[in-house]
Amino acid sequence: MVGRLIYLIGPSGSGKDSLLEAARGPLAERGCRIVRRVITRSAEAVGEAAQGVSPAQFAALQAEGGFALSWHANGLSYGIPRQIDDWLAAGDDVLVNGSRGHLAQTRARYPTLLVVLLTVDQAVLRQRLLARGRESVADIDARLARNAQFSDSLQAAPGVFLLDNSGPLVHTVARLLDCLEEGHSACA
Ligand SMILES: Nc1ncnc2c1ncn2[C@@H]1O[C@H](COP(=O)(O)OP(=O)(O)O)[C@@H](O)[C@H]1O
Ligand SMILES: O=P(O)(O)OC[C@H]1O[C@H](OP(=O)(O)OP(=O)(O)O)[C@H](O)[C@@H]1O
Repeated sequence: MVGRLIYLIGPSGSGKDSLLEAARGPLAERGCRIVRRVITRSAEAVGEAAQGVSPAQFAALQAEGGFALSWHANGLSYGIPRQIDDWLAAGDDVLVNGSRGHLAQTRARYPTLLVVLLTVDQAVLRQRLLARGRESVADIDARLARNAQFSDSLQAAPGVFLLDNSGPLVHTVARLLDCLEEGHSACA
């Protein structure tokens, strides 16, 4: 692989989708692609520009080797189209909205990946999820509960760049771009 896989992870509501959208233009200028995920979430649901598919369609895509990466979380299935391997081979960087739970498997397949962990003050997180209004309160509580299994171990893990999004999004975008510009060693 010639390009770098940039694996953006963080709690639900930490701002991954917002950051991707805000950084889309500057990332494109730097030759970094953002992959469109395939998700078994209805196309009408508020959220990122993902391709919504039925569980049966997802299974068919998976069976034909359509995904470079895939995982199940929050009652949904997520797939990263195998097209990213062509982009990486052509020398493009590729940014993926990833899963903390799938990090080990992703690292095994892409050993040189750059992990960017988006963090946000816990007090602000629930408030942002409620304001987003995409999930029910029960689903939001389930997502917050899921964080407990990741936060401490991930924040202390080597090779993980911590990117705080508790402040204005514009600052987070600038810090992400700095990190990518400086290269992997500076970010780790
Ligand atoms: N830096 C920020 N300041 C204020 N609100 C933010 C910020 N980043 C994201 N948000 C808001 O928080 C909510 C969750 O963000 P989102 O990008 O959907 O998170 P994720 O994709 O990680 O679940 C959205 O309503 C978004 O507008
Ligand atoms: O293993 P985890 O780190 O908990 O991640 C599980 C999934 O949840 C997030 O997606 P989704 O877009 O459904 O949720 P979000 O927008 O609320 O983050 C994330 O991008 C993963 O696909």
